[in-house]
Amino acid sequence: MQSGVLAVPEIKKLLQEHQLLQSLVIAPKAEMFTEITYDSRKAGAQTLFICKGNFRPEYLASAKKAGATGYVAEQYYPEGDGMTAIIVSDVQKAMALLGAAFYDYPQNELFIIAYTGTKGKTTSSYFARGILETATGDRTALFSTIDRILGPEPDQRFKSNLTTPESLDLFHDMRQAINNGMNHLVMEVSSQAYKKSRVYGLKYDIGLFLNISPDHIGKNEHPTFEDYLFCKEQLLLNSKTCVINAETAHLLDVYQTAKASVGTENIYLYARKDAQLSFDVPVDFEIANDFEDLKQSEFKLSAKTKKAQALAIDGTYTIALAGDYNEGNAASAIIASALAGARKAVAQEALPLVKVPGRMEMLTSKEHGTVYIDYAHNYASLSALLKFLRQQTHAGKIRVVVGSTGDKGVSRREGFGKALSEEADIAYLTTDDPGFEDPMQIAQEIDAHIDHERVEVIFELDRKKATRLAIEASTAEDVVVLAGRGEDKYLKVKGEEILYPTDVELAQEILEELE
Ligand SMILES: CC(=O)N[C@H]1[C@@H](OP(=O)(O)OP(=O)(O)OC[C@H]2O[C@@H](n3ccc(=O)[nH]c3=O)[C@H](O)[C@@H]2O)O[C@H](CO)[C@@H](O)[C@@H]1O[C@H](C)C(=O)N[C@@H](C)C(=O)N[C@H](CCC(=O)O)C(=O)O
Ligand SMILES: Nc1ncnc2c1ncn2[C@@H]1O[C@H](COP(=O)(O)OP(=O)(O)OP(=O)(O)O)[C@@H](O)[C@H]1O
Repeated sequence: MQSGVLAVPEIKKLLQEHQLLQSLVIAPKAEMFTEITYDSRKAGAQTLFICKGNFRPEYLASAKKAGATGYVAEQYYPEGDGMTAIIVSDVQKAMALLGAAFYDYPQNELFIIAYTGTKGKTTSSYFARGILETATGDRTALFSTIDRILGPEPDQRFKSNLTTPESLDLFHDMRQAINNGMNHLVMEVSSQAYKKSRVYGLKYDIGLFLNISPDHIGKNEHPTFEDYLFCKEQLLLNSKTCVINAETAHLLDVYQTAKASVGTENIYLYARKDAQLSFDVPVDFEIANDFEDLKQSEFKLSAKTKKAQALAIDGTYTIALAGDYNEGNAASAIIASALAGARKAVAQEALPLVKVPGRMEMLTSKEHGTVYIDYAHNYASLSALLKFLRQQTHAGKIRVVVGSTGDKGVSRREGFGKALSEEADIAYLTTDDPGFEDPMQIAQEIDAHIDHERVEVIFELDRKKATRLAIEASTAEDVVVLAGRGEDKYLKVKGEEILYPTDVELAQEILEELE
């Protein structure tokens, strides 16, 4: 099948093979499609239109008016009369299969490294791409929460709307990346990607499982933690080689899932030296910290098994990103890149140059301490970040500016309260993407979980003012953390995205005024 063409007999065969086809009505002169889309606004002549999600029948009518000649849906629609009607039992799965076919199976022309985990996907993906960029001579694409990099030119880089794109966009972008000369891809796979079958049928050369902790549970996401874990584990079932952080919660479950997919010779486990694992299993790589400060860290990676030794990546590595958990993120990237053929010296040279927008970005000042801008936006990440800073900050206070998003991730409010109670000295509760909720109500919900004996709480819903209060009050020994937004440029309020200075811009502006 050619890229950019889909014919009804091939569609029929593909959907039947996956037992998805329920009925097929072929309209005259509508047997061949040269476009495929799920958005009526993009439909044109000979388009196959996919009716999915919060679809409305009038979208099908407009697609038909624009020239679409076929549709795929879970039910028949009179608005599509005169079009070829492909009725399936699961439109998301059908869309993934048809997308892969339409773009002529681009996954077969890429070496794919896929990351899942509650925390660290973006950072680790940046590390892996950083190494592979050097190893492959700029021929590594990246699909991350921050951006989609489809080639080496600036106009081949786009801001992401989702961590893992909708399947049609995913296969489209893979094909585009190949057309731009890419032969490797590092991608993040969210649990939602499995829940919504965005990656249905996709196999990865290497699948990495970083960690799991309760998150993304609630309306529009996962009904339970078990469902969240189940979705994340699907990545291992679809990987030829599995790399697992042995310090993850639910290690036994995760490891058994990997074993159901590949032999143990294709499973690599890594952990920090002396880590207490929840299940007794030999670790392939150990990570030992050599040195760390608030700017960078140096660590040793040691192979503990024969198959690990064969990768020849024992050695010392430096990263310019503080946070002990980032050593684990970097180790995962070194192992994955080695499995993709990158040599140790390349990893050692490339890693110190990797920066991740909005993750552990640091601004220093003479009189107002150090300001960290970090995307930490749930208990696991804020707690890991504050614990690390507490170890490093001996004399000073830890001031945290934080809000929690509205309309989703409600459990994060309790998590923030808990993490602040454990390590913060002063919390500035403020606004972060309130959506349709009242930001004061959200702040009060965080406050309800704060231990007031240990933490002073200041309510300031204007994020700029809250940041200013924290930085102004900070002394040279203090640390200010602007948490949760990283380099996000928009504030989501009542269904609108309002352009708003990033936390980095806010901090820079305030520090310039103060110094
Ligand atoms: C619940 C969910 O998965 N929703 C996703 C889904 O929405 P949807 O299918 O209902 O699409 P919709 O945008 O509501 O519109 C319905 C359909 O009508 C079409 N339409 C609409 C208007 C029109 O004029 N004509 C037309 O044809 C749209 O193109 C669409 O196909 O498909 C859309 C793209 O096709 C996504 O943007 C949207 O993600 C929502 C916004 C989202 O933010 N999801 C989050 C929960 C998510 O997936 N997050 C994960 C990270 C979290 C994690 O780590 O688990 C991620 O991967 O990003
Ligand atoms: N391995 C880790 N363990 C715990 N916390 C981490 C880890 N790696 C990063 N973090 C924290 O989580 C934040 C988000 O990191 P990152 O963007 O790499 O994760 P992610 O999995 O892509 O997150 P999300 O799914 O929320 O986009 C970081 O800013 C840092 O505070």
